[in-house]
Amino acid sequence: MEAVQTEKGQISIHTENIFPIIKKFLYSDHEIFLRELVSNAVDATQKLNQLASFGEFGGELGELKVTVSLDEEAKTITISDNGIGMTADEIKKYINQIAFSGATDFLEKYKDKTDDKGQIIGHFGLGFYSAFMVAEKVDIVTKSYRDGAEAVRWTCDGSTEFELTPTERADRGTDIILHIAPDSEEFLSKSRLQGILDKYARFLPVAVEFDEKVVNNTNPIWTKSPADLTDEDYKNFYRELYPMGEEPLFWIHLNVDYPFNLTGILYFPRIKNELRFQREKIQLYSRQVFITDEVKDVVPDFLMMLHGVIDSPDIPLNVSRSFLQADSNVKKINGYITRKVADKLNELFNADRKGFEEKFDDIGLFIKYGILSDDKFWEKAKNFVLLKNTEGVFTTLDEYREKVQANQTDKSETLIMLYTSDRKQQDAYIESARRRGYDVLLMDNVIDAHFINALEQKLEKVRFQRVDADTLDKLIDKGLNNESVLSEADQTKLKEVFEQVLDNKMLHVSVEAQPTDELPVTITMPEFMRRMKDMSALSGEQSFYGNLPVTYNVVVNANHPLIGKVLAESDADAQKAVVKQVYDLALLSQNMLTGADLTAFVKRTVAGLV
Ligand SMILES: Nc1ncnc2c1ncn2[C@@H]1O[C@H](COP(=O)(O)OP(=O)(O)OP(=O)(O)O)[C@@H](O)[C@H]1O
Repeated sequence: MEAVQTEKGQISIHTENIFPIIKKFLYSDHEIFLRELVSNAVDATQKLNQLASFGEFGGELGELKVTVSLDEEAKTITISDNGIGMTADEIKKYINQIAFSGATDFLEKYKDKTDDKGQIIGHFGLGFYSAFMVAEKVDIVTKSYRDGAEAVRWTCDGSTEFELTPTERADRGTDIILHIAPDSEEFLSKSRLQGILDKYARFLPVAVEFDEKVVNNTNPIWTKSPADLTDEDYKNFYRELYPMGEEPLFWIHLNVDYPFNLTGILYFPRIKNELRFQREKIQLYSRQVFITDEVKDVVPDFLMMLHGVIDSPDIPLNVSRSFLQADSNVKKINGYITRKVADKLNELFNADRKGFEEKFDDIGLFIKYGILSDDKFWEKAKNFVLLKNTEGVFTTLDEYREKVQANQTDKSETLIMLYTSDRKQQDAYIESARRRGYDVLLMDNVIDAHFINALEQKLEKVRFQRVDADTLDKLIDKGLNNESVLSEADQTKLKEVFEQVLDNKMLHVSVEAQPTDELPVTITMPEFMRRMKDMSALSGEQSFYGNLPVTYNVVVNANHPLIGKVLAESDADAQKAVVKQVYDLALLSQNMLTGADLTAFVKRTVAGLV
């Protein structure tokens, strides 16, 4: 092998001052220099391992590892490995030419896209030259694994000139010595470096030592075969990922190698009803190197609430987000994850229905969100998504149809599914529905308003009605009219009396013949109008429906004995008092009687009893 001659040279690039630009560009994310250099060191040791397994390296492998060391006085950070090392020629090729062209490519591509900055950073493996984000000078001291190789030192001060000289190094491997620039001295801190390593190096496949401790778990369970793992292993790993997290409900081990490579574990956390701020996020790795926990485009939106890790070398990390969305691998990964999650849920449902029901309060939110956002997911989920009624009984969509079909089909052959969004407030209505043998579904999750809309579109001849949207005869209109004990004229008179006493334009009074066990007066808000108002409240935007005044229907039960009394009462004051009382009772039964009206009602009632 030729002896190394001291050599000075010019790094061939077109941009004169590449480093100030790199610095400016990556300002917010300087810390990734360590990820890049440690990854390179890991690669170098793994390459040696591979050569040994091919029989191309006959020497002693020893304990392969990467060491990060800090010298606060000398103001250096050194990343050392005992991997393949480089010869002088390799340095010229890989560092002077290839690595540099990577850096220039980066600049060429992103020079003018300052607005996209935050998204490029962290997705772009800047490689070796990211060292110059924090260093004013970088030395490489390296010795190739090849027999008789000579050690070389490469030095570059951040200009486009480098120096290559022969040097001494006892064993094969590489030291990257960073002479930290004055504006980057924050990195000359043990805790800072520890923090960066904890974030990026946590699961690197080769031991990384810092401060005399190994910082990583080189064999995270996602790289193992599910057959070799117990439930306890999965739970332990969850705790390792999220030390503060509650125990997960269950998990999915992802493992695919065609048409793309992906491994990982997704955990279903307990979330109940609240869409609470999620501190724990899915982490994205590429060959065990942490990349980001902003997985927005890689994981389907509705699964963002899951926890865990995804590792794929096939996710392009060196492009901006808009490109990521269009990437066909990313799309396939999205589809794959959705399918796996649906299959897993289906499997759980079939294997242990009871267990599935017990978990449904937690996982229902994912499932419903998935149904709303992904038709392919719906195709599978329609078999296992559950409806829960006010008695706590769970049924699938098909089971429910079967169950209520006979009693809750209206005259237009539409199946009416009754529901409550607040079982306490709507208790009187729920009770009425039950008395007629109707079933009432509990739809009290934040997502249910949207879920109901989606089901109405997906299921044929099904409509949802909230129990307080109308009187039961109208909610499920079977075309059977109750006989009214009152004549037309009496009904008109009654309507006038109520309108006069209530004296409120926002109330629409009507008189209907209902069974005598219904309340004398019922207050309802039409389903359509309420939904529109709810939706516009949820979206927080001004809208036509949101701005409409609230109007209610006041339905007077013509057949109720008390109403007969109202009609027969000849004393105007006494009549007014009863009207007021039955109306307040209706308000009361719906939690709508509050404040001064409630106080007056209580006073009046007490006075009437003494
Ligand atoms: N510690 C090291 N030991 C041996 N070779 C190294 C080491 N660090 C870098 N190299 C060589 O230098 C080359 C360029 O490194 P650089 O990090 O710039 O790019 P890369 O690793 O190929 O790609 P990436 O942009 O993903 O990091 C590497 O491919 C490798 O051949």
